[in-house]
Amino acid sequence: MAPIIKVENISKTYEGGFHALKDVNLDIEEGEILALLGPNGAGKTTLISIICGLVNLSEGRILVGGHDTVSDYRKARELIGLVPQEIALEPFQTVYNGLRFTRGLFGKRPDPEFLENVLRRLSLWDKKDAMTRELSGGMKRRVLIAKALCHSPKILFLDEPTAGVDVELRKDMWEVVSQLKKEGVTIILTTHYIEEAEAIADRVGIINKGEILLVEPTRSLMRRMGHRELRIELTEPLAEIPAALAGYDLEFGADKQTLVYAYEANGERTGITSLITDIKNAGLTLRDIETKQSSLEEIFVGLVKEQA
Ligand SMILES: Nc1ncnc2c1ncn2[C@@H]1O[C@H](COP(=O)(O)OP(=O)(O)OP(=O)(O)O)[C@@H](O)[C@H]1O
Repeated sequence: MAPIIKVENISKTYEGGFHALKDVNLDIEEGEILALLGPNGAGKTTLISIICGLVNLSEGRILVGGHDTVSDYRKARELIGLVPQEIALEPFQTVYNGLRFTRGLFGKRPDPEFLENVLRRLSLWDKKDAMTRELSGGMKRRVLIAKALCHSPKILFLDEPTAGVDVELRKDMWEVVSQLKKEGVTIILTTHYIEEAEAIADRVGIINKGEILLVEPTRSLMRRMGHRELRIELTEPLAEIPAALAGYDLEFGADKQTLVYAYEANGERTGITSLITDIKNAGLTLRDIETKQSSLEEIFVGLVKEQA
């Protein structure tokens, strides 16, 4: 199946000569959740804004649902809902009217039942007559999502949807996102919260200094680049690591009773079996064993450092 979004050789130079994006290529499949990760200033918002037609591209071409975002702007834009990073709402407009108005702007027929549905799923129904200026920051974010959904887009962009929101709202947002995915909506989100990408994204794209470093299924990225640690707790503390175990590069954990062994999860031989045998042969007794997988955060920091 053709990707729902095709980004081909996009470059962006802002006035003043800053190269915010450099030859970016990206295919986004229909129905997936793609998380774009990158440090501040990496170019995530620029990329999203170009796909949504809010910022002009300098070079390249983007197709959304087969429509060129420049020559066929309207058709491309119709398919997209955007939740911007900055809260931009009419302060004296009621929540409900804001949605109605936005839906109208997209040339959609009024549909009170549909709007009620959107408001209910974001727990905003009881706030429908409130003016947006009366709402808390978290509520305003919910309104932004509702507005982005009110013309039934097939693609939803969320630019840092959970920046600065509390844990409960973040969970609610994840819930809404996974529900939308079930309905077949393609979701692209940018985030600084790596655990967010790890928890909900099918694929992760890492972007740094205007370049896409990689785009990979979240799971395989974790598997391919993840390091693991084996933490071995002994029954007695040691004075030092026994010479017989010198070949394993062991380190002490929080105390001298815990040995930490780092290994590559995808390596052919992890060395765990022989380590355990050698520990036993050294006369030591195990109390407990625990493994720890490195997080996407550690992978990300490693990659970005490599590029620096
Ligand atoms: N209108 C503009 N004119 C000039 N430079 C700009 C403009 N907009 C963004 N930039 C620069 O382009 C770079 C990429 O910005 P962008 O907002 O796309 O990054 P980002 O990855 O979304 O960052 P953040 O995580 O901080 O939101 C930054 O260095 C920024 O200063």
